[in-house]
Amino acid sequence: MFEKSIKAYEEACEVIPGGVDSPVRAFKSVGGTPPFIEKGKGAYLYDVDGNKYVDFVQSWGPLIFGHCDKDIEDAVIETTKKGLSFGAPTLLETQLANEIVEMFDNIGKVRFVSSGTEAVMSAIRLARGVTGKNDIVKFEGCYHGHSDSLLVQAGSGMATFGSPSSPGVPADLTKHTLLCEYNNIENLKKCFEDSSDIACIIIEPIAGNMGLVPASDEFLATCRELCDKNGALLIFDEVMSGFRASLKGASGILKTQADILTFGKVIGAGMPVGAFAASKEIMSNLSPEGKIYQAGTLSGNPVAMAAGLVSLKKLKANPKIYDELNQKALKLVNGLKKIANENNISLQVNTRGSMFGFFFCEESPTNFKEVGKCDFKRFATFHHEMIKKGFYFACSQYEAGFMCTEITNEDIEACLEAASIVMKNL
Ligand SMILES: Cc1ncc(COP(=O)(O)O)c(C=O)c1O
Ligand SMILES: N[C@H](C=O)CCC(=O)O
Repeated sequence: MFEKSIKAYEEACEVIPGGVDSPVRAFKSVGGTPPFIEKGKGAYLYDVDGNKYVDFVQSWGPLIFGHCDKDIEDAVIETTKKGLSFGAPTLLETQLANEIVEMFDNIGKVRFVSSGTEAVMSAIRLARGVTGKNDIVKFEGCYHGHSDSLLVQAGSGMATFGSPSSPGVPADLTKHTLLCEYNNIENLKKCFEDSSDIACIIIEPIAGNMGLVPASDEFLATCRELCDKNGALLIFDEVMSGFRASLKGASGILKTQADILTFGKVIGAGMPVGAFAASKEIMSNLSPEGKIYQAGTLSGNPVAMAAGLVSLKKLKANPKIYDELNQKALKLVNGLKKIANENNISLQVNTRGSMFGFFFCEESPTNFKEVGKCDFKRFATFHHEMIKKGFYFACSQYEAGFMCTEITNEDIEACLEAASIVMKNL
């Protein structure tokens, strides 16, 4: 059933390292080889062997309206006809910036880049430039893209491959990255006692790169308090949770607010995009207004802006989408938990808006180490058996899952029916 994909993978491995352009795609965490995708439509993916899957990954988050949404597709086609890139300002950038800025009280300006990695890297440079300090606080299991100073005990693919810090990154470049345990208040306080040179805390307030592990309100309040007391800035990395956890992302459902927000994924609706945003005062330090340099040939690319603009307008026009997506996410994970229990399997589940996660373990993990104790073998078997039955989940327990508007209750019921067969032999 996967012959063409296996052949495609072998051929890809000859010319692309590991056959993939981003390591998590290679299925190393669960074993086997990945299906090669031919096309997507709505809730579904179709591979080169003609297999059809309900897609619970949705390109790792960007496609909240599923594949080939007609409005987004039309906007992309129309914009493409006018030219792919100009390296000069367009109205679309201001329009998308306005859509974002008007939603957040703590944001006055936004700058667009081409990926989440770039957004975070630039946000950190901004924080360092504004505070005049060097150290950054990062949490184990949070993933903020693949820039050098953030590849320290990172989640997502870094965790999957058991190489929490990458060769090729000189120690000199990570010596200013102070590592703390997620949700550990004492550890964080100690970090601020030990360094008076902290420029910022960067955190996924709803971590989605060690499975789905939310930060506690108390922990986030401590992040805020310590930043305020010590002249540091708080960065919420909302590349994944932005416009996913709620219309206003994690910021919309949490009591604590950050100084700088980073975005990606949903704001590009599947096109390569990222953004970082803060108050007008903070953002005025960026070149050409200020001295902190940041740039990009394709930044604010018109096709990506057009896709993001339609996506955000649709979300704003129908904010109840988030409740509906959360209901579907709950139906899925609660259904899985019930089936697991019936088969004497411990399964822990989480949802936040359209994001979800499940762990094969006894207690709900609150940090990276606890996630590491889950039953990865069982997850791998579950994953493979579900793929064979036409349900495409993220290929690692260190990844979150994503609901889209096109996945129906019937799709979820079919998934649970398949899971009830799979879990009998897990
Ligand atoms: C929270 C978070 N930050 C940053 C990134 C990096 O984004 P990108 O892969 O677009 O560079 C990701 C995803 O990869 C992410 O999930
Ligand atoms: N967890 C990552 C992003 O959120 C997965 C995407 C990738 O790195 O390819």
